[in-house]
Parts: sequence; structure tokens; C-alpha cells
Amino acid sequence: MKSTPDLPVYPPQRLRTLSLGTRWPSAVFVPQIAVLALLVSWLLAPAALEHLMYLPLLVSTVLFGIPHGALDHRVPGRMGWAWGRRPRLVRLYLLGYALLAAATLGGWRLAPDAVYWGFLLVSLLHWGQGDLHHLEAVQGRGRAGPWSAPLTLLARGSLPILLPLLVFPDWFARLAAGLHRVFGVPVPSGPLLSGPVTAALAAALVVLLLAYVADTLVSSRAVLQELGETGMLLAVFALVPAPLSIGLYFSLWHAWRHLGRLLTLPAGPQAGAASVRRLALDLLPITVIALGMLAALYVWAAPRVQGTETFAALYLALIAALTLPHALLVALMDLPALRVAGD
Ligand SMILES: CC1=C(/C=C/C(C)=C/C=C/C(C)=C/C=O)C(C)(C)CCC1
Ligand SMILES: [Fe+2]
Repeated sequence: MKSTPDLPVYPPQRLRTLSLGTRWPSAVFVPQIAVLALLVSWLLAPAALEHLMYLPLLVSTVLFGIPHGALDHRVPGRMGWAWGRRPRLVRLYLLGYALLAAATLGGWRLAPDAVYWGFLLVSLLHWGQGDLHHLEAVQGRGRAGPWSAPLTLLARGSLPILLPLLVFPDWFARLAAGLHRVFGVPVPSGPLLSGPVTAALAAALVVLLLAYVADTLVSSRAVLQELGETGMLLAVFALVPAPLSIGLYFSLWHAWRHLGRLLTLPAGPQAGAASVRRLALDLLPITVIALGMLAALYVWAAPRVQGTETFAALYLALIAALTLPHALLVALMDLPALRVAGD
């Protein structure tokens, strides 16, 4: 079966469940409102925000950022996967998850540059996938062709990663330097990207965005909303310094939308979708464990942490480690939607 623009990837019933799943329909607009508020605040009073560069990122430790991955241990069960009901296999999955995270953490010491670029690539793909899922499952986006989904994923993932990398390379270089510093490896000198590489990436981004806009015109069911949202993301990542824009996006866009998705999963064998309170309680234990890991990392790296920026780098090292298995799990969650396209 070939999908057409008139045929959303998700059936109408699922669309309804997802959009009403939060029981607070306007919650679906929190990401757009947050990004717009940041953009306007930055345009009106940049000086006031200069002092708060890392605030959104630090807030993400407790508000939505870390918690959005804190249900990963239960997702296989709640998704109704056969192996998610077999305790031995779930234990194996958890072991794999922990080993992958530990290997990434160790990687910062052994091959920091490879892990850094790998993390940015995983972030781009994972954030793009999150948005693709939201557009299709909540906004009813269809697929005009086999290129629609990959194009959307790459374009929407590039906005919060590749665009700020091109516009604010210094912030990315500072983060890379901070990561080297906290892990006690020699800090590289010189720019992160050469001139020709920057130019090639910029050209690729322009082509990608133009192709995505063209596809949106035929694949989206809410063209104005989708293009408006994209334009806002374009503006915020092109104008607002990377720590502020990426920090806010992580919590209030990506994590918010993922938490909304988790709310729609059945919370128990007989139960319907989880309530906000129930979900918050479910997220608590792993969030506390993750914060404990951050504290342990800090104790280990304290002599090399010189201020907010190096602390942010340390926190990022932990997020990177947790993001790799988390991104793989979310990719598995989206496998059925991928199959729809391949049918
Ligand atoms: C480059 C850069 C940043 C990058 C953060 C990233 C890329 C976070 C990714 C998080 C993910 C993917 C979480 C899981 O969903 C900071 C720290 C904001 C600060 C300044 C520069
Ligand atoms: Fe995520």
C-alpha cells in the first residue's frame, strides 16, 4: 500500500487518542509558546538573557529533560511488545541499555572527538524523529512519497543542531573544549569546522529545508501550522545563542512532546492511558538515579569543573551517554510507522 497525502500514517482513531490523551488539549501548544516566548524575549532584552545562558539546560535536569527518558525501562512493557512481558529479556535489555550508556561515558576519555560528533548526529536524528512522530501522529501529516518521512526527520532534526552549529560555532567549540577539560584530555585548538566544510553543510541545509517545505505543501494536513512552526524554529536557532535555544528546546519541545506520547501508553494491564500524576510518579525513581549519576560524575570531575560552563559540559556528557540507548528505544517505538511506509 502506498501512502498518499490524504492518507495519514496513523489512523484517525489514533490521532484522536493522541491529541486528547493529555486531557489538557492546549498542552500541545506549550512547545510553540515556549519557543516564541524565548525568541521575543531575546529580541527585546538580550542583555537580560546573557546572564541566563545555561539556565534552561540546567533546569532540564529536573524539568522534562532527564525525566523524558526515565520511563525507558517500562516502555517495552507498555508498548505491548512480546519480549517486554518476559522478565529475563527485559533484564537483558536493561543491561544492554546500561552498557551502552557506560561505553559512551568511557568514550569521552578515549575518543572525545568521535563521541562529540557522534552525539550531535544522534541528537539530530533523535530530535528529528521525535518531531516526525508528532507531526504524523498528532498533526495528521501524511507521506506524499517514500522521501517524505526521511526528509522531514532530517530537516526538523537539523534545525536544533546543524543550524546553531553553523551560526554559533563558537558555542559548540566551547562545549567541546569543556568536555575535553572535565574528562582530563588535551583541549584541541582551532575551529571545530573548516571553511569549506561549513559552506558545504550550509548549502546542504538550504537544499534540505527547501525540499522539506516543498514536501510539506503536499504531505501536511496543516500546512500553515507546520510551516509556521518550522519558521519559528528557524528564527530561534538562527538568532538566539545555542545554549539558550537548545537548552529550552530540549525540555519544552522535545521532552514535552515525548512525555505527551508516554501519557498515551497504557499504564497497566487493565488501566487506560496513564494520568499525569501517575506518569510523574513513574518517572521519579529513574530521574533520581540519573541525578545521582550526575552528582557522582561531579564528585569525580570536581577538580576540573571551573564554573557553569564546565558543569554544563559534564551534564552534557551524561545526557549523551543516556541519549544513545534512549534514541535506539524510541526508534524501535517508531518501527511500525516505518513499516507503513514500506508496505
Ligand atoms: C551544542 C551546545 C549544547 C548542546 C546540547 C545538545 C546537543 C543536547 C542534546 C540532548 C539530547 C539529544 C537529549 C535527548 O533527547 C548545549 C549544551 C545546549 C550548550 C551549548 C552548545
Ligand atoms: Fe528523547
